Amino acid sequence: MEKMNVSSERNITLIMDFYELTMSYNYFKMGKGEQIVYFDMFYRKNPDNGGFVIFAGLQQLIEAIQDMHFSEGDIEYLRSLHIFDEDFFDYLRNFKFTGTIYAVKEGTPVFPYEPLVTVKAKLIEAQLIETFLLVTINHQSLIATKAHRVCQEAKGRPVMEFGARRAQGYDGAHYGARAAYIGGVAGTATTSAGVAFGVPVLGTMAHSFVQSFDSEFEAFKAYATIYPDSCVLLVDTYDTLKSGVPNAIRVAEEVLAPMGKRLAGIRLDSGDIAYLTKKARMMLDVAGLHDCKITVSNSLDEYLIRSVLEQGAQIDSFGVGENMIVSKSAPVFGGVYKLAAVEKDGQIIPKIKISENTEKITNPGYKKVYRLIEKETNKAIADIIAFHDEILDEGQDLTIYHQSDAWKNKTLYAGTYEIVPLQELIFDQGKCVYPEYSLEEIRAYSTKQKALLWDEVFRLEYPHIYYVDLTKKLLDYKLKMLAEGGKTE
Ligand SMILES: Nc1ncnc2c1ncn2[C@@H]1O[C@H](COP(=O)(O)OP(=O)(O)OP(=O)(O)O)[C@@H](O)[C@H]1O
Ligand SMILES: O=P(O)(O)OC[C@H]1O[C@H](OP(=O)(O)OP(=O)(O)O)[C@H](O)[C@@H]1O
Ligand SMILES: O=C(O)c1cccnc1
Repeated sequence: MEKMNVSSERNITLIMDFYELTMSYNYFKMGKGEQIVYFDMFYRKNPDNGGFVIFAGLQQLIEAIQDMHFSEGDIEYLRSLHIFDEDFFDYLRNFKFTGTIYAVKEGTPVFPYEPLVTVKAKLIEAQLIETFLLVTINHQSLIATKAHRVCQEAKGRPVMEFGARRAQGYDGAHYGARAAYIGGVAGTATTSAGVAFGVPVLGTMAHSFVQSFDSEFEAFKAYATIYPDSCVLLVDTYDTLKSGVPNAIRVAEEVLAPMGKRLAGIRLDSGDIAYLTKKARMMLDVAGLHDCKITVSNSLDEYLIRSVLEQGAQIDSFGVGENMIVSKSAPVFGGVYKLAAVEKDGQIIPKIKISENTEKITNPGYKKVYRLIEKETNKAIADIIAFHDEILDEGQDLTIYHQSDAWKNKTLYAGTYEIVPLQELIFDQGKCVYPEYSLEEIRAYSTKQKALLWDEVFRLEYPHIYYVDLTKKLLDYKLKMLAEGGKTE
């Protein structure tokens, strides 16, 4: 792999579990590499026991696939391992992804077990994209989901993403900021995300700024002089109520007012947020600074935000760093990539993964997933997974089935529901046919899609379990395969 340099383009092709290469070499030698196969990327459990996940990371996945190549340096390294041959290196040297990919649009709320990305490709190609497909989607979907939860509890108040310093590495910070914006934050302190993705960059000041001056007042004055239109002062360096807030008010009166400017805000970063913000609000109001906003930060997450607001804290916006950028309370998003079918003699043969652990049993076959919208309420009733060639007709009654129990089913009556395909065509035989959406478009789409869900799905604790069901044909096929121990011929 080329040496990683965060300030230049890099080749991430070998962000790849080594077994992808050893398996691929085997396919290559056995003449199986060209066989067409179908893989699904899906996940099993919502982080934080939440109601859904916000799908994110597709744009970076597209770019990684388009850029996928093995450099001479990569090949030299692989040669040094003495387990592959020159024919394989020739293959890798000329490697280009030629498969077809369907995926859910970024910003879509998604649910366990539904195929989010479906790959139809030659076996080696499908295998070699596994790791970076998963790391990209797993990371950004996790952070977008966390950000959604944090913003949901902020109840319309802007949330600033402050996490770079405690992110898990540079990419964690950079792409985490992108994902957090998809999830709903107002902006980020991570400047690179402004450059790369157009995420609004925001920020206040650090304690070091205040400490670097002879006095807190001097520091505030200096800041207000340079930024009279957007002056947010950090008031907790010495004593929030005795020094910070009074000095902020003094700057508003003595520095900003003569310039015809107003103090934009103060930030509190320690102590009892409920108590201090109530007191600070009173002090600001008494000084006539009703329009001065109060921002708080300090290891916040969705639960703390909910708590301080329930306590009547007087807060206009939040800064959230460490708990969001690493999704601290649920740091692993377990998206998986499973073989669902292979082609043989022009036939698609479904494959299943059987497990003692019923949660790990896969849905076989080349599939499509649809969202079913109730016309009367314009709310999503359930998602349904079908074989790719099954025709679902809104003009007919449709019975949807639990993923393993046929007796758990529900019938939707003709004309009462709409069927919306969830996945879009992204790559068509190696060619990207999907437009690049701006983050603003993705956020707007996400907001619209979230509005289709019932309020109960949004609860932080014990959310309503949204149904992801199967068609009768798919369930019957799956049960038959299970009864036969997974064999298909
Ligand atoms: N009213 C409150 N209810 C619930 N949690 C709160 C409240 N006020 C603050 N917290 C949270 O309590 C945690 C600890 O804050 P605390 O003020 O005790 O320490 P600190 O501010 O980190 O101390 P330091 O002065 O060293 O920064 C933080 O996560 C903070 O957001
Ligand atoms: O708490 P977070 O949600 O991660 O928000 C970001 C934190 O980063 C800064 O702290 P800093 O690095 O100066 O350290 P400290 O405030 O914890 O001392 C800022 O003052 C916030 O406290
Ligand atoms: O701009 C800020 O206030 C900020 C940025 C990063 C971390 N903490 C605070």
